[in-house]
Amino acid sequence: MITILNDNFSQLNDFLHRKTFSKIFILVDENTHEYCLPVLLGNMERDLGFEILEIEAGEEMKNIQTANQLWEILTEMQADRKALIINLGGGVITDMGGFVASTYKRGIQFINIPTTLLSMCDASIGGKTGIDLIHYKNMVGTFAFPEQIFIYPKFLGTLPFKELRSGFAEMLKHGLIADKAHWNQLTQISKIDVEAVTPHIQTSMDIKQNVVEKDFHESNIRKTLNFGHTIGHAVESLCLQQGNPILHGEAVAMGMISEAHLAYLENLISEEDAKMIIENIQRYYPYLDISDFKDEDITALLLNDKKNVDSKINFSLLTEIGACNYDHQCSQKNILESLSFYRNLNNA
Ligand SMILES: NC(=O)c1ccc[n+]([C@@H]2O[C@H](COP(=O)([O-])OP(=O)(O)OC[C@H]3O[C@@H](n4cnc5c(N)ncnc54)[C@H](O)[C@@H]3O)[C@@H](O)[C@H]2O)c1
Ligand SMILES: O=C(O)C(=O)C[C@@H](O)[C@H](O)[C@H](O)COP(=O)(O)O
Ligand SMILES: [Zn+2]
Repeated sequence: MITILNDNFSQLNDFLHRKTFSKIFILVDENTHEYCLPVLLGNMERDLGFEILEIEAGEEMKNIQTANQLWEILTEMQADRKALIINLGGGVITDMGGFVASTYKRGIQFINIPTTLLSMCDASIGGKTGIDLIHYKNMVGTFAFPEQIFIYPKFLGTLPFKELRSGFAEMLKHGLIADKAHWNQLTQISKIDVEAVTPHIQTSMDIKQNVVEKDFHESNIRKTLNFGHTIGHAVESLCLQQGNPILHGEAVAMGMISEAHLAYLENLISEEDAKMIIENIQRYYPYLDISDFKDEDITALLLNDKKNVDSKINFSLLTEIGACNYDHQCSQKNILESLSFYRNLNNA
C-alpha cells in the first residue's frame, strides 16, 4: 500500500503503533542522514525507539559487502523476526534495505520511505530488491513487498538537479510504455524542477503499481518496465566497471534512445515516432559518451540480461507511444546498428 504522508507523518505513526515491532532500524545513506532523517525523526512519535544504520551514498555501495555488514550489525544488535527496517533513501537504499530485510533470518518486515524522484516513482514500488554482482546490475535479489510505502514529496526539496533528472527518465519510460497522455504531459515540461515534476508523481506511481499488480514475478507484462534497460543496464554496468559510474536514469535515457531506434529498425514503430521520442529525450539528457565501449563488451553484458532465455536476448520494445511488447528478439545487425546510431548522435 502506498500512502502520501501528511506534514505530521500521522499515517506513519499510526502504522508504527498499530503493529508491534521488537526494534526499529532506520537505514540511511550519508545524504539522507543529513537531509531526510531530521524530518522523519522530527515527526516520529518519541515513544518509538530506533537504531540508525548508515551506509555511504552511491551505486558502488549496492553490493554484497554492504549487505554483509548490515546483516552482521543486525545480528550484533539481536534483531529478531519482529524487527522492522525503515528504508529512508533513494533506490540504492530501498533495493539494499529490501534485500537485507527479505533475507535476514529468512525475512523481516520493511517499509520504504523514498526520498528521490526515482525511488518515489519507481524503485520503492513493486518489491524488486537486490544488489549488484561485481559490476553486473541487480544480479542477486529477491521479490519481496515492503509492508508499506510512504511518500513525502517535500523530500525532493534538497535533491540535486542531476538526481531529479535521473528520476524523470523513469517517468518518461512509464509514459512511453503505458500512457501516452503521461508522456505528452511530461514532455511539455521545459525545465525539470521540483515544481514541474511533482504534479506528475502520482500518475507515474500508478502506472508502475498497475503493471506490478498484474505480474509481480515478471513472467510477462512486468518486462515492459524494463524498456530502455537492456542496453541501458549494459552501459551502466560498463561505467561502473570502469570506476566511472553514471546515474541509473542517465543510463535508462541512453537505453531508451537506442531501443527506440531499435524498435524502428525492427518495424515496430514508425520512423517519425522514433525520431519524436529520441528528440524529446535528447532535450533533457546530455549525450553520453560510449565511444570507449566496444560492441563486444556491450553484447557480452546483453547476453547476461535477466530477461533472456536460452541465450537469446529478449528486449522490451515500444510498439507505439504508450504501448510496449516484451520477449522480442532482434537481429544482431539491428542491435549493433542501434548502438552505432547512438554513437553518431554526437556528430549530428
Ligand atoms: N527496485 C526497482 O524497481 C528499481 C527501479 C528503478 C531503479 N532501481 C535502482 O535504484 C537505484 C537508483 O536510485 P536513485 O536514483 O534513487 O539513487 P540513490 O539511492 O543513489 O540516490 C541518489 C543520490 O541522492 C541522494 N539523496 C537521496 N535523497 C535525497 C534527498 N532528499 N536530498 C538530497 N540528497 C538525496 C543519495 O544520497 C544519493 O547520493 C539504482 O541502483 C537502480 O538500479 C531499482
Ligand atoms: O520494476 C521493474 O520491474 C523494473 O524493471 C523497473 C526498473 O526501472 C528498475 O531499474 C529495475 O530495478 C530493473 O530490474 P532488473 O530486473 O532489470 O534488474
Ligand atoms: Zn530503472
